[in-house]
Amino acid sequence: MLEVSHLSKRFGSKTAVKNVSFQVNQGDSFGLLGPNGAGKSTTISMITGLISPDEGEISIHGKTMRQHPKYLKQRIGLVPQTIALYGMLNARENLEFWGTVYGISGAKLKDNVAWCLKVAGLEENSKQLVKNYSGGMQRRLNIAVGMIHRPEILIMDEPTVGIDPQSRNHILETVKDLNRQGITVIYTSHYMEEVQFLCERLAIMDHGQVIAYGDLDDVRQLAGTLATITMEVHGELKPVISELQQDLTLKQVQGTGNALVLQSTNAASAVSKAVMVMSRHGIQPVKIAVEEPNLESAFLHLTGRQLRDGQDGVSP
Ligand SMILES: Nc1ncnc2c1ncn2[C@@H]1O[C@H](COP(=O)(O)OP(=O)(O)OP(=O)(O)O)[C@@H](O)[C@H]1O
Repeated sequence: MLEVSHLSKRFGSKTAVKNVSFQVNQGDSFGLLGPNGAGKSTTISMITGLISPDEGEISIHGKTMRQHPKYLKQRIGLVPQTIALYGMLNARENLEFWGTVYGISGAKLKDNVAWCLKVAGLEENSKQLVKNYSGGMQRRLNIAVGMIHRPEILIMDEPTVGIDPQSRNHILETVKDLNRQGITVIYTSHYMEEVQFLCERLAIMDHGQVIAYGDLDDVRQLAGTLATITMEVHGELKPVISELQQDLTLKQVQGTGNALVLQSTNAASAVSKAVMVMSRHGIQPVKIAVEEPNLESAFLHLTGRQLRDGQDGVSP
């Protein structure tokens, strides 16, 4: 449906985006994940037609941005990183204003405004001035404004930056719900938890390039398929370790202090085997932690760096 082919963009001597290609299918929830400065916003700006690529092409249903910019812009809704609302207007007036910018009027505008207020959960506050809204309510209205023309594809550029965890969860649920209703979503974030929660397919960007692309499970397993299981125990671990080391399905068996650490492709089976062996030796685990392969470990494996560069981050 949306095809991004070999996009490149330079700002002076800085190459912000280099040879980026990916495809988003109808109904997808597609993640664009990468650290700050990876080139996500520049890519989004080219897809939405705000800036032109130096090289490459964007098309929807086979029609290109160069030849059919209006066709593409009507089918794309953008939720920008920054809040683009008029504080001195209420929610309804903001939506009406942006609707007229898209050339919508009359009954269609009325219907679209009503739908947007419902999606944003702001029907009861629609007459309150936006400057008196909480940060979370403003974010929700910001999303609604991006959908006033009922686009096929909704592109969201880090819509949860700087908001409290409760509002963040509300936004993530709203996005998931919109996708369930059939809207194609492109969601950019540097929070891997958000992309893991929302998206079935994704591209990971770093230094302007796509370094991994495909189904969530495939990308997640780029770092390997081994889950790490840590079992804290009270008791003598040595005989347990020697017995488990005979089991070829366990890739690593070691003791660190009072914890047994295992690596396996099948975490559930590894835990049950270890519990059985422990019980034969008269000990029981007091705490079990399983860490499955995730996007963070995939990014670390591909770049040797942490996705978040040590920044803040509130998990959803
Ligand atoms: N208008 C511009 N002029 C010069 N450099 C720019 C411009 N826009 C972006 N850049 C640079 O291009 C690179 C990619 O920036 P971009 O904003 O696309 O990254 P991002 O992944 O969206 O990061 P963030 O999450 O911080 O927005 C960065 O090094 C940035 O400084």
